[in-house]
Amino acid sequence: MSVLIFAELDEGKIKKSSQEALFYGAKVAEQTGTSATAIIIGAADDSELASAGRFGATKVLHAADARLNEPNGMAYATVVAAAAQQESSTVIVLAKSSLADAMTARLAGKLKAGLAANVIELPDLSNGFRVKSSIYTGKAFAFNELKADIKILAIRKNTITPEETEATAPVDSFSPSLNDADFAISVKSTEKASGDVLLPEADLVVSAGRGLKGPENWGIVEELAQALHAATACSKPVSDLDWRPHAEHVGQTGLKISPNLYIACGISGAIQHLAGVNSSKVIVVINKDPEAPFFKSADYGIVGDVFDVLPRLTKAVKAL
Ligand SMILES: Cc1cc2nc3c(=O)[nH]c(=O)nc-3n(C[C@H](O)[C@H](O)[C@H](O)COP(=O)(O)OP(=O)(O)OC[C@H]3O[C@@H](n4cnc5c(N)ncnc54)[C@H](O)[C@@H]3O)c2cc1C
Repeated sequence: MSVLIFAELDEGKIKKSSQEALFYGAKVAEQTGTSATAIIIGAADDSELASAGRFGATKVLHAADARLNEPNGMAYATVVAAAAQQESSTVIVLAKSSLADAMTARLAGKLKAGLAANVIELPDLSNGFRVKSSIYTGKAFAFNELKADIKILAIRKNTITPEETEATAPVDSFSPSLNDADFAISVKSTEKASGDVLLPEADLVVSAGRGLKGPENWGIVEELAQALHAATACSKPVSDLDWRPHAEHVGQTGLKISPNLYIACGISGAIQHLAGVNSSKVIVVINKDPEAPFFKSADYGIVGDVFDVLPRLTKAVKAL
């Protein structure tokens, strides 16, 4: 018996959200008196694979078939299902991501498992197996009771803060049989957003809206983001107007993010925008209109002109 954690790679490195999943899985293993095994798919060096141990995995299965170097939800689901069967895993944990979204339902079908998505707390085992998840774009919670023998938990970013140790985990190679049907969908190319800090993974985000007046003014947003080592984001009209790339659009129809800090500059705070950002841990709003709806959702608010406030904030961050 074991808890199995799918640790997703990004350019050969375990993603930060997957480090959280590993730590979460190790905690579930502790709760259930089992061990935590990581399954890692694709090319990565030995030290990176073994580093899953730092977050609590006691063993790593590595599927290195070259066909798996391109992330593929169908084939990856087959690999994780095979690993779960080999390890007799009854709980499977993975961090929510676009790849995980393509895998979870397939995985649940293959293993006849119960699935809870957007999980935000460790399971409550006092009476069955209950997990709390976030629903309706963060406006409500659901308490899911999973009764199937095998349970799949897709955890939301920032559900748990991983603690690292010096431990490394032994790595076993894992080669399940894969057939053509597993590659019925193939990824031909991947276009990645550029920038030092990628938005879906970012802990800190500086976001701006129509209050910036035009794309020529984004320098002050980028300077603050650089000073904080944050990613940049924007409201929908800003990307619709081509002031910023669509990959930066957050909200109901864009990316849903949950960073530790979200700084909204010149964004009104329409409900469709909040739907993508209201699960951020701390929200700071900078708006010249004291009646802007965003202030109702803010932890900290600055009533002021972004063209005055942002350069001063950047200067203060640099001074720190
Ligand atoms: C079906 C649907 C889906 C949608 N999906 C999304 C979505 O995913 N994401 C999204 O963002 N929107 C979405 N929208 C649009 C949404 O309703 C809002 O229209 C949009 O979020 C407003 O963008 P904004 O705040 O940048 O612009 P505005 O509403 O124009 O607000 C600009 C803000 O900047 C402030 N401001 C102006 N000048 C300054 C200054 N110098 N200093 C400081 N503050 C200043 C103003 O006071 C104002 O509050 C959606 C709408 C619909 C109908």
